[in-house]
Amino acid sequence: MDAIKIKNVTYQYENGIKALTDITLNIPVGAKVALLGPNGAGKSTLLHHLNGLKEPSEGIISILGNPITRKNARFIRQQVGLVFQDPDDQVFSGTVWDDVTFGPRNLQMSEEEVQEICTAALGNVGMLEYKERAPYHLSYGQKKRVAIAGILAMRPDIVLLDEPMAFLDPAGQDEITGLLQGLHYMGKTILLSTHDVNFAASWADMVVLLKDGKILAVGSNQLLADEEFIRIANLHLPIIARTFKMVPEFSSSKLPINEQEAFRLLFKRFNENNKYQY
Ligand SMILES: Nc1ncnc2c1ncn2[C@@H]1O[C@H](COP(=O)(O)OP(=O)(O)OP(=O)(O)O)[C@@H](O)[C@H]1O
Repeated sequence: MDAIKIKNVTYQYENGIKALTDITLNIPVGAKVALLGPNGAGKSTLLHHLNGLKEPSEGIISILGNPITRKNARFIRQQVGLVFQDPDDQVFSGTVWDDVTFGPRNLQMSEEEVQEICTAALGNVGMLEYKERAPYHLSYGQKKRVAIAGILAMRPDIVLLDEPMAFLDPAGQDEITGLLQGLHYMGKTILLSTHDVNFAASWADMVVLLKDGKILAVGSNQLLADEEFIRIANLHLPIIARTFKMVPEFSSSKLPINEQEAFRLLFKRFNENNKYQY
């Protein structure tokens, strides 16, 4: 079954800017999807549609088989958690604990459930020991983790993240990568926007390229080695692809896009070169 089904979606802002044009896209349950494209491509606008925050001007979006309507907004927000690009747009309560418990309390969960779910959510992002802290006393990366915990506490099946790596230091980015892997093992469908091709190439199993509000291409992460698409989408090749491209022996073959692919290619070449030695 598809977690998300987007059919012929178009969206125009009140000032007349058409941010999305005829988007059709299906995302299977459990997929790890990276949405890439230049500034202004429509990535955030599209993410905001997927939990009902924005309503398409035209077209239909279904979540786990349920078309999003005004009537089921509450159900959809529970199924689809959206982590905003800027945690200050999301984390606003007096303490971390109040912030993370806000959603579950709103859903009228019992106090016992709230305790259990929110303790687990803060534990998952490594922020349990900060639960009595005021969010404005946290670093940007810590606030980002609290924002993710607030979403996890709603127990969504689908998690959307708008540029989760933006403004994080390398260690913070590694933590988020680990967290995303954990969410994947929990069976969540994950869709995130990013400008980081190296991260997308190593993490995603599905890549969506967006430009000027339209879908340019959809495919596996190998799409990030396609120089034509990369150029049109204002991206650059992942560093491993660029490195292999410089080696004449590899430059004409399918370029690897992450470490795993690179090792596979090297071992294949190594075995070919040594096959008569045994
Ligand atoms: N509130 C708004 N009102 C009017 N136009 C908007 C609004 N927000 C975004 N836009 C326009 O819609 C288009 C898509 O913007 P969006 O923020 O979705 O792009 P993006 O791909 O997320 O960009 P970035 O990589 O810079 O975050 C752009 O042309 C932008 O100027």
